[in-house]
Amino acid sequence: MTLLTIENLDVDLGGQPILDNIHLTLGRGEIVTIVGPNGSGKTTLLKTIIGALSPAWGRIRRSPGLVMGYVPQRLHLDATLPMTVDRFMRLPGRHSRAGIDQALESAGAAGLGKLQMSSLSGGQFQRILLARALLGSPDLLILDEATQGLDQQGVIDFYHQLESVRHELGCGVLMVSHELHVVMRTSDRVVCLNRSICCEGTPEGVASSAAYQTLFGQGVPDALAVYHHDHSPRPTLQELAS
Ligand SMILES: Nc1ncnc2c1ncn2[C@@H]1O[C@H](COP(=O)(O)OP(=O)(O)OP(=O)(O)O)[C@@H](O)[C@H]1O
Repeated sequence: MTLLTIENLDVDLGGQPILDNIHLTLGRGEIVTIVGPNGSGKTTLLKTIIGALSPAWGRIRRSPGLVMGYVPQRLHLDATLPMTVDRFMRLPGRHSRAGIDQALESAGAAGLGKLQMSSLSGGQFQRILLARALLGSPDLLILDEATQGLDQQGVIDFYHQLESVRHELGCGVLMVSHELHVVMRTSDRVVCLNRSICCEGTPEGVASSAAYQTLFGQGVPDALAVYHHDHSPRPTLQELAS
């Protein structure tokens, strides 16, 4: 089932063209990752999809009643502000205790509810943001560099959590990431964006395309050669390094 169809999308910001002629579809159960250099328009595309920015041209069709969950690139909370995880999870309102517990569990954050937000590790914090985006059981989960600042094992663990969320909810996942090697292992489809889409397809297809290698170099096909996509068990850092 198609969740999202983007046709001929142009977006301008501050009078400048930022995105040019974007076409993209995303179906239920798919993990699609957008990669691209800094300033290539990735965040702009996500913000346009969630409706925070308006297209200059083209259209975005969302399946009727589509529920989206969004994990932003950054969220700064004042470290001096006392706020437990449970209270943070209640801020969007309308969600039952059972719904909050379910979201925390799905995000791999069960048992963190009584902790202060300011005491969380980077990986725990990102899981809480993921849990918050899962409130309301989204059909489409959208993440903007959700693993920024995590160490390599934290990144790997977070992506495996996403795979489990996709499996559990059957939702589509659209994310932006700079973690090219992990992206290439965990995505069903990769979209390479540089203001327009320069290539798109399976991780293997994109990694070996001339457009991708011009932007990112040729290291990723080597990484793919030593990794075979498997949902379990999780690869460890040692296995990845061997
Ligand atoms: N409000 C704005 N007004 C004008 N230009 C903007 C605005 N927001 C972003 N831009 C410009 O749009 C371009 C794309 O920005 P965007 O944040 O979408 O890129 P990105 O690919 O997500 O970058 P990064 O990887 O660094 O996060 C950049 O050149 C940025 O300076």
